[in-house]
This record gives sequence, structure tokens and C-alpha cells, in this order.
Amino acid sequence: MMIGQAALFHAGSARVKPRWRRVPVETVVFASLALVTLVVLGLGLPLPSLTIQVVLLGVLVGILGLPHGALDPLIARRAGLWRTRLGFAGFNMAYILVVVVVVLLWLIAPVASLVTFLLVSALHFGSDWNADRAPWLRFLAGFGLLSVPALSHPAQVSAAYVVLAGDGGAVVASVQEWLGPLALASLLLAALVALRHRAHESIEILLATMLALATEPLVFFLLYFCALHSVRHLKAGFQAERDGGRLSALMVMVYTVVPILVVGVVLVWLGPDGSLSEQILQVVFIGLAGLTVPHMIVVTYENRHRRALRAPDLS
Ligand SMILES: CC1=C(/C=C/C(C)=C/C=C/C(C)=C/C=C/C=C(C)/C=C/C=C(C)/C=C/C2=C(C)CCCC2(C)C)C(C)(C)CCC1
Ligand SMILES: [Fe+2]
Repeated sequence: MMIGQAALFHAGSARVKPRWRRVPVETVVFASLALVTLVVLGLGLPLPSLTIQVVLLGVLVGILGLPHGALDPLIARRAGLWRTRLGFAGFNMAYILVVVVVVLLWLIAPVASLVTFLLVSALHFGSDWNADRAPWLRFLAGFGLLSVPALSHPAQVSAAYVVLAGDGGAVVASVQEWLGPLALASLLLAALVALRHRAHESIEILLATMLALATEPLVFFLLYFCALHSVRHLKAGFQAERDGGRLSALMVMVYTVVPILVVGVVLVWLGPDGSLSEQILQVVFIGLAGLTVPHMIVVTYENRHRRALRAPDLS
């Protein structure tokens, strides 16, 4: 009996990966880039100018950020949101309709839309950590992530919000600056909670906090969004669609290129208006706000569906 148990134990432990190999690849990518950035700052070396940051934001969000939402149709299929060709067409139309409505609402009520965007984004990004914990804890982490830049770089965040939502944007930035200490405390709490079972998440939260404190807001967002959030969701999406690798890759390509083309056509159609960096900033963030709502509905619906089936959380 004892021998049988020992053999079982050894057979099981042979398959258990050593701790360091269980660290997700996106943690390593994000941590390395964050550390390099912090060292560059520590040495007093200059970061790219604001215009270059904005152009980089446009390009990298397009290449690395958009693909993580481009898997939404496959996620929706797994969650049973569509099954037939007609269902697929309906899903696409509903998705586009929501994007269009959100963008129109932004044009009608920019400040309310900015505030809603920040709240929804906080919940979405906060769910990258402590996935099995209460929603309020995840929301606080996301709120912290998006508010610390307003504490450390109030002028830059205020300027970005004004470009996105007019003068009222500055008020939003000052409220976030005022809530800054609470934002910092929320991130530390999230890091502490994650420490027990997922130490790598603690490291991610601490590094993201340090980046938000030390670097320009757009550089911080670029690193977090492209190197951590997007890579994590893309990896989970491809893992879940293991048998349809080719289809997933094709889907990601088509669904990434389409919004980029639409944005390109809209920009050409509108013609130059204000500075190029302001226009890129508006297109990137208002476009992301539009995509965020259906993206979040799909991801949240799938997580619920997965929980109902009692399978492990992937996104
Ligand atoms: C499916 C589909 C499609 C596609 C889709 C996609 C591609 C998606 C994506 C999605 C995504 C991609 C999402 C994203 C999200 C994002 C977010 C959510 C963000 C946020 C951000 C924020 C909130 C920020 C803030 C700020 C500022 C603004 C400034 C500075 C500072 C800070 C950073 C704080 C299409 C349409 C074609 C068609 C139909 C179907
Ligand atoms: Fe996302």
C-alpha cells in the first residue's frame, strides 16, 4: 500500500513543473521590458519624445493590442454565443453595432464616456490578477493601475484627457490625482492578496505600479497593454483553440486588419484636423473604448460560461 502510494506520488510529481517553469511567458516579457525601462530612467537616459510615443502607441496597439480582441469570435463560439453561419453573421453585426454606438456616444457626451471607459477598463484590466477573488478587489487593482499615472504625471494625463474629452477631461484627471493614494494602496493590496497563490502576479502588479509612478503615462500604458494584457489574452485564446491553430491565426489577422483599415479610411476621409499626435491619440483611445465594450462582454460571458462548467479560468 505504502509502496503503491509512493509510486503514485513520484509518477504525479514527475509531471509537476518546477516553480520557475510555471511563470507565464508574458510575466517574463513584461518584467524584462519594465526593468529595462526602469534602468533607462534610473540612468537618466531620455525616453522617446511625446510625438514618437504617440506614434509608437498607434503602431504597437495596432500590431500587438488589437489581435487579443480579434479572437473574440472564437471565444464567443466556445461560450455558445453563436453556432451557425447565420449566428456568426449576427455576432459580427451586433459587435460592430455596439462599437459604433459607443463611438457615437463618445462624440455626444465625451466626459461621461471617458469616465465610463475608465471604470469599464478598470474592471477589465483588474481581472488580469486575482481572477478567482471578489470583483471589487479586481476592480480596485484596475482602478489603481489607471489612476496612479494621474498621481505621478498629472499634467500629461490631464493633457491626454483634454484631447479625448475636451476641458472636462482635466477635471477627471484631477479627481484621479486626488484619489491617487487610494489607487496606490489598492495596487499594494492586490499584490499582497496575489502573493499567497500566484507570486508572479504580485511581481507584475508591483512592476506595473513602479512603471506607472516612474514613466510617462503613454509608455507605461504601452508596456502594460501590449506586453502583458494582450499577450496573456492572446496566449489563452490560442491555447483554448489548440485544434484550430490555423483558423485562429487567420481570424486574428483578418480581424486585426479590418479595424486598422477602417481607421485609415476614416482618417483620410476626415482629413487633417489639429496635430497628428492629437488625432492618433483620439483614434487609438476612442477606438479602443468602442472595442472595449463588446470585447469585455464576450470575455466576461465566456468566463461565466467556463465557471458554470467548472473549468479553469484562461483569460
Ligand atoms: C471581433 C470583431 C471585430 C474585431 C474586434 C477587435 C479587433 C477587438 C479588439 C479589442 C481591443 C483591442 C480592446 C482593447 C481595450 C483597451 C482598453 C480597455 C484600453 C484602456 C485604456 C485606458 C483606460 C487608458 C487610460 C489612459 C489614458 C487615456 C491617457 C494616459 C493615462 C492612461 C493610461 C490612464 C470587428 C470589429 C473587426 C468586426 C466585428 C467582430
Ligand atoms: Fe482585453
